[in-house]
Amino acid sequence: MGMKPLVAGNWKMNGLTAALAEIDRMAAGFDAALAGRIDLMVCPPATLLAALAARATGTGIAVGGQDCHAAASGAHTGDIAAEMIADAGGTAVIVGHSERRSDHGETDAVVKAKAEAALRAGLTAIVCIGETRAEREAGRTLEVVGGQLAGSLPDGAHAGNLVVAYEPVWAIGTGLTPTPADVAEVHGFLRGRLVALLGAEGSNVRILYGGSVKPSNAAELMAVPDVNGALVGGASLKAADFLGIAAAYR
Ligand SMILES: O=C(CO)COP(=O)(O)O
Repeated sequence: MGMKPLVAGNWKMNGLTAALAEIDRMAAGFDAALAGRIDLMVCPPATLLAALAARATGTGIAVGGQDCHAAASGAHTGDIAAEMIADAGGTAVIVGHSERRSDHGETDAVVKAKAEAALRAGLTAIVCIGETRAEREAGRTLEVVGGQLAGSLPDGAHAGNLVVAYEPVWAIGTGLTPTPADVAEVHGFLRGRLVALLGAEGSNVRILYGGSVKPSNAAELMAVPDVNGALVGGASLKAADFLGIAAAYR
């Protein structure tokens, strides 16, 4: 299929100014051979976005936001617009992360509106979906992620402006991961749904796996069919760990 995998780091609410130096260490390990095989991205907190984007210029490392408002501007205290992320040097934004869905009550309709804002601003939308432990134990995983996908996908999506991230909620920050067979089942299902929803474009949309990805399990997870990269939380904060994950593609 010739699709270039994406390894993206989500720093969540971590990182003060001193963390900017990690981008230099990441850049030092992101050599031409690796850059030829994968895209690498860091999504810092909004306070660091512009500084990190400036520091990443010329390294080949892309920078993204972690959330955006659906509107382009206006009276929305504390929020940031997709246009502001683009203005700060970002090229992508995560929307619908499970922590946004649970901490802020974001519904599929809200996530879809945010993803459409991302496209409006010229950003790539990284749309996150994933089941809870209770939903998995009830055998409802495919039903849940299928519903989230259909409800969250932005109008106007294509392989160049959409990335889907499958992040089982119970695997985030827990050290637990689904088996490769379980990941294959979900990613294969999502691929089929993407083709059904987007036509041929759906076969080229990257589907990332996220949830307790680390250097020791990255190769196994990234080898699963229809896994086109990773969305990494804790292990993206330190260059050595993040590059250790990227090394799954060497
Ligand atoms: O939520 C995640 C990335 O968005 C995954 O977080 P961890 O890698 O810390 O489990």
